[in-house]
Amino acid sequence: MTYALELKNLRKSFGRTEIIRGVDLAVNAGERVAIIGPNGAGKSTLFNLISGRLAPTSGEVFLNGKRIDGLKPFEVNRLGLSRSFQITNIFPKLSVFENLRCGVLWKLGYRYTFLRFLSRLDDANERAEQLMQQIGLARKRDVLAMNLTYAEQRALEIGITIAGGAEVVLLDEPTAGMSKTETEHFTALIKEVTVGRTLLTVEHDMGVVFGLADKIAVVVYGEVLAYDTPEAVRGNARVQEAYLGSPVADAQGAGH
Ligand SMILES: Nc1ncnc2c1ncn2[C@@H]1O[C@H](COP(=O)(O)OP(=O)(O)OP(=O)(O)O)[C@@H](O)[C@H]1O
Repeated sequence: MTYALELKNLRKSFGRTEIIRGVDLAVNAGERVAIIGPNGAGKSTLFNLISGRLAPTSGEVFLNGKRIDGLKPFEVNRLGLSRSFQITNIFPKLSVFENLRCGVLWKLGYRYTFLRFLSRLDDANERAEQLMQQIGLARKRDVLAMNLTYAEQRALEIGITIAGGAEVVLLDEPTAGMSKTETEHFTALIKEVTVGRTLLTVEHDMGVVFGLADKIAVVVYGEVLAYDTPEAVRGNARVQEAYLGSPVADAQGAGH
């Protein structure tokens, strides 16, 4: 069976310290997986290893059965994995529509010769319009990205992340810094725009985790302590001991 994403005995050391210590993870196409764990557990490092920002010390990463560890981020992206870099993907002085169109065109740009590229511009406009509706920013079509609210910028960021048609999407703390209402709205939006895609998200807000994820991977000290459905993870004694029942997790809302 081919997984959308598969990590095999992945390891990463910084100097003499091993931060990722033999991670195995297999994600089916169309699944939404939340990666949770205490601060410093290695969640961001794991994302960096998957997206090509870091090369593993050893082990393998497969995207749709194709080995991708050691590839550059743009190469991994071309193979169908897109990662949101929070608001840094946004061009502040371009409008919402133009930002989305850039996301679509970027993908077309490498796929086609210049003449074909020009002939596909109409398609790109249409796709950008669709995305704009999907992320709920149609009313802000011509507003410059820098003039959007923070939550709107995050929605735009997600739109840009999926604009190229990536099948596997990585979102790093998508609801960080949002109010409760914004978070609820945004969780629904992520659910909607990732239908038919595979999602990996690092998330501290347990309301979002349990509302969004089909499976949860609990990472503690660079290892996957549990990888299961939300119900099973919630009932896992080792997880409760190591994370969910901890004062840190309580402070982050794990009990909700
Ligand atoms: N480039 C690096 N060089 C050295 N150490 C690093 C580097 N990147 C991360 N680390 C260390 O690796 C450990 C894991 O960091 P990482 O950011 O992956 O954790 P995290 O689970 O994402 O934490 P948080 O929830 O706080 O974002 C930390 O101890 C961190 O200091």
